[in-house]
Amino acid sequence: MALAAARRLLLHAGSRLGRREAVDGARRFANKRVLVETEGPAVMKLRNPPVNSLSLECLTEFTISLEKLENDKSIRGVILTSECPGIFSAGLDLLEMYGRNPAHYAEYWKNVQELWLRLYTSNMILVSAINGASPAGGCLLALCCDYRVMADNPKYTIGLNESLLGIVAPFWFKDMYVNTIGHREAERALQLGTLFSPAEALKVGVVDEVVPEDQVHSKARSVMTKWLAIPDHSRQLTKNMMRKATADNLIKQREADIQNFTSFISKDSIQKSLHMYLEKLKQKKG
Ligand SMILES: CC/C=C\CC/C=C/CC(=O)SCCNC(=O)CCNC(=O)[C@H](O)C(C)(C)COP(=O)(O)OP(=O)(O)OC[C@H]1O[C@@H](n2cnc3c(N)ncnc32)[C@H](O)[C@@H]1OP(=O)(O)O
Repeated sequence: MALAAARRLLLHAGSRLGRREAVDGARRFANKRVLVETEGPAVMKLRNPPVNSLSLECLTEFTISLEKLENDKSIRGVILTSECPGIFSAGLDLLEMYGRNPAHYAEYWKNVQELWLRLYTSNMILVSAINGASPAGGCLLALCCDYRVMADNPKYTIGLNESLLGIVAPFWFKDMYVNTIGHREAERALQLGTLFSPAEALKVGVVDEVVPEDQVHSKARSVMTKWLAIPDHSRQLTKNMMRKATADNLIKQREADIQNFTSFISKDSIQKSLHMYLEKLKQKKG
């Protein structure tokens, strides 16, 4: 209840802020964790340092920004990227899934579903400019896009690595992976929790293009120009034809999926795995 109220407040604050910046002449709007520029091709930048983890607040602001762009009929495409150096997104926020209560897990998961459904079924052209590490939920964001451009830096990896954390990618993450890289590659990568280097990601088809780091944004813009040349109605109907069954698969069982997540993540053994993973992240810093 309190979270729903917070979302309403954010939505209100977001639209006020959006109006004010537009009046200033800058074609951009922002909330704390997402910046959107609408000059030229729209660009949505995640800015939730240090690692753009998708906290509940970040998910909410992301969803609201997307909603605003969808409602603006002059916006036909959006480039999704990050403002955090070296990180596209570290994925779902582990602290939203660790040491909380079942009601929190349920609320969090509902918002994860919401963002995914909006992104995956967006009528807009979505191009990701992957300018950093992109594990798990970070990879999920990129997979929702129509085209993925990744920076050629071997330090950056991408993939659904959930099994390394002792958790399981839900069926709709899996469905999207299979749609993108095929059943066999997805089966192997999901079990191993593979994090692909840019070159490997290109080979398997997780990304569509790998370019020198300083060209990621210009390449994403030129890809966008090409896609914008296609009539919206035919592209949108085609996208819908390709993606509807996958989205419907979640829509028809959203509540059951929330229940499943909540009971899975609440298990002592899963909480223990997450604890160990968080400790490992801390120790890495040494
Ligand atoms: C039935 C279904 C059940 C379950 C499905 C649940 C699905 C989950 C999908 C997910 O997305 S789970 C999240 C998976 N994410 C990861 O495994 C990424 C973990 N992070 C990293 O590998 C690294 O942090 C990085 C490569 C992204 C960046 O490395 P680096 O630049 O060296 O930063 P640090 O590792 O030092 O991290 C800085 C800081 O941030 C914290 N952090 C990192 N990732 C997350 C995260 N996903 N959520 C929350 N916090 C995160 C890290 O612990 C550090 O915190 P300090 O307090 O120590 O500064």
